[in-house]
Amino acid sequence: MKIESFITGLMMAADFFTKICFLALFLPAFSFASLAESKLLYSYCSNATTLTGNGVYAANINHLFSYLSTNATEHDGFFNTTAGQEPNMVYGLFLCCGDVHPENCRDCINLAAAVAPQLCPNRTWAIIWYEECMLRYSNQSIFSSMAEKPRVDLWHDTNYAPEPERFNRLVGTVMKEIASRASYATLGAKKFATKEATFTVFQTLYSLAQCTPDISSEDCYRCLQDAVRDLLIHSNGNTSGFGLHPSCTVQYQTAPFYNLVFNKTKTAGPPVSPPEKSLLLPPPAPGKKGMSSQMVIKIVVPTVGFLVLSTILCCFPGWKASKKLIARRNRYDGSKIRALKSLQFDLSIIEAATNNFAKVNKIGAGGFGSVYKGILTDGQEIAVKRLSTSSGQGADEFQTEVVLVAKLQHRNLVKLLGYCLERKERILVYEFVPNKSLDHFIFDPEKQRQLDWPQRYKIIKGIARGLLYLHSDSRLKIIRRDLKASNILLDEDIIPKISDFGMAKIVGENKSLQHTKRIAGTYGYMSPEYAVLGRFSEKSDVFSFGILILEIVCGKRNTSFCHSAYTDNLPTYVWRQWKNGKPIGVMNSALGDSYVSNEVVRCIHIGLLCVQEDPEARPTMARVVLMLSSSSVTLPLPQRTAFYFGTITEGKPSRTDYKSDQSTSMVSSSSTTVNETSLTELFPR
Ligand SMILES: Nc1ncnc2c1ncn2[C@@H]1O[C@H](COP(=O)(O)OP(=O)(O)OP(=O)(O)O)[C@@H](O)[C@H]1O
Repeated sequence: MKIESFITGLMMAADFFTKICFLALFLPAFSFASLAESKLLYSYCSNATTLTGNGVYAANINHLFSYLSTNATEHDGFFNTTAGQEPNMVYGLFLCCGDVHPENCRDCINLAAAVAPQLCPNRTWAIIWYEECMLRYSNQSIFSSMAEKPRVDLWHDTNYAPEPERFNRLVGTVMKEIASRASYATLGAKKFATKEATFTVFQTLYSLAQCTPDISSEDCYRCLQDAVRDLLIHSNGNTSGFGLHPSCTVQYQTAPFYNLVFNKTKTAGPPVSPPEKSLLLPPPAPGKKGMSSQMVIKIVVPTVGFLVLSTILCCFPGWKASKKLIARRNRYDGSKIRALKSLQFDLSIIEAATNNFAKVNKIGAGGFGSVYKGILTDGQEIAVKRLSTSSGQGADEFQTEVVLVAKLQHRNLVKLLGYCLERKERILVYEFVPNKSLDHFIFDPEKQRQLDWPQRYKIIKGIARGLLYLHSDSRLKIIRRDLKASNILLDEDIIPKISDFGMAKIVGENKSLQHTKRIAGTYGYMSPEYAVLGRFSEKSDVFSFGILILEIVCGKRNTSFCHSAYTDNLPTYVWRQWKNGKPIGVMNSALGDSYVSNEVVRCIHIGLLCVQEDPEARPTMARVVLMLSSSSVTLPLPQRTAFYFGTITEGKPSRTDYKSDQSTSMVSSSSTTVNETSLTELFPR
């Protein structure tokens, strides 16, 4: 019996991997992102690339993204529009999941728009599916008609229901019902429906169906039915699946994943198909007669289970409500316990990996403790951060945050692999990044030469994307607060990885604020409103990012300006050169001839926009990523930079000295000289 189930397990696993291999081999334009960890589900791009070569179509895609983003909080989660003129017109739309809050909808669209050029560079059409939204564009009209292709079926993990056939029948029955409810929703309402159904006393099925509202009810129903059929044909009773079509999506899981309460509160408007819970058990498989032992189990187990459950519900009337509340707060709570286990490292394993925290293994020390290099028994290299013991945070809170931070996965973030909470130890385990931190290179007169302009430009773009991801991931919106060159690690391909994100959260916010060494060490990157008033926001990170860009371009530390013969700080110095029409003059001479002047000037321009004194005037990271990825995006003029150093450093110029620096001249980012040409701001801010 055991061998039988082992073989069945193996077959299921083999089948799962066969599916993945099939997708990878036969659908070349697919790119796959880890479902369990990332919000990005799938991107599907055309094989055809943009033909014109004059950049008009690509620029129109950028315009389209901007229009979609601007409209993301309105229109009830769906909007379509065009950008540009034929033959370069781009048609585009977004659909947010029916339970997603408008602001999360906007974040999701911004994220999809920011990653689309990377996932589908220069493609004529693309669809990006995130868990919370779908973004689609094409060179042909895609409005008000059901698209049958491309279709993507995904399974969340390798968990299978104990009775796969009965489970699939339940999914089919529930899906049929919600397909009908979503399709025939009242005119003007979202084509969206959810339903909960009991599979066993321990397992509930949560299902969701949604169509773009611009297609007819009949087409919506057909789309959803096709999606469910495709999904179930290959699912083998997998307990979670996504059917992604351009005009509709279906999804089911045995853990809550949609926002239960949000729907209920919205029922005052047009019907949004509030979720229903039913004790829906599909009929037994035909062809068997008599009371088999399986039959007895089927009747006795649910009955006993039902009685136990009823007792629990009677004794704890608030239980069900609180369960729903948890689901509302965190769509991802269902897998938390599993995640905790998989992230836990035994202290003995860490001790073995680091040779008992041997001195020779120590690779650095920061504000929160020492960092050691370690090697696990399977050869994997890790960086072990041993936090100082007085972190002031409870174990539960610490673990919860580790789970959330570990879920963040992006090529420009150092991956948090796990944690250890044993005895008095509080340890974080990261992937090991071999090439040290950015400051080792850009501020060292010798090593500066090792990073030429193309590499530095790539680093700037990578950091921007990593920061955008941190700001935009609605699971755990992270304000980095301590972005600086020493926190950017470089991997073997010189890809930048932001380290330590979420550290301030994990260790407890108060500590990060009270730690004097920490604040002193990072003054050069702190926005004036944070340094002076203690106010932080995404825009304080944007400020730090601006300083970082200027440091990378100039090869000079901002802080070095305060302790040397320089009379300015770095932004002031760059600003002066900019105003004098010599932006290239600030560039690090170690770059030699490797630089592309347009790119350098554009980076300086973006850097100056990020360090503007008024946080409102600084661009968001979504916008910065757009500005960096497309030279056709016109940049606004930078306003006055923040000169707070002048106000707090004795003998240095005060802020008022620079009032005359509020420029009214126009600067073209695409030229290397300052000119008086007026530029149009194409993108709404
Ligand atoms: N994942 C990693 N892989 C390789 N080296 C790392 C890793 N994390 C940290 N380090 C090394 O350890 C050093 C100390 O890192 P840590 O993040 O603790 O301090 P910091 O960034 O210098 O200061 P702070 O804690 O104030 O941010 C880094 O400079 C880096 O060289």
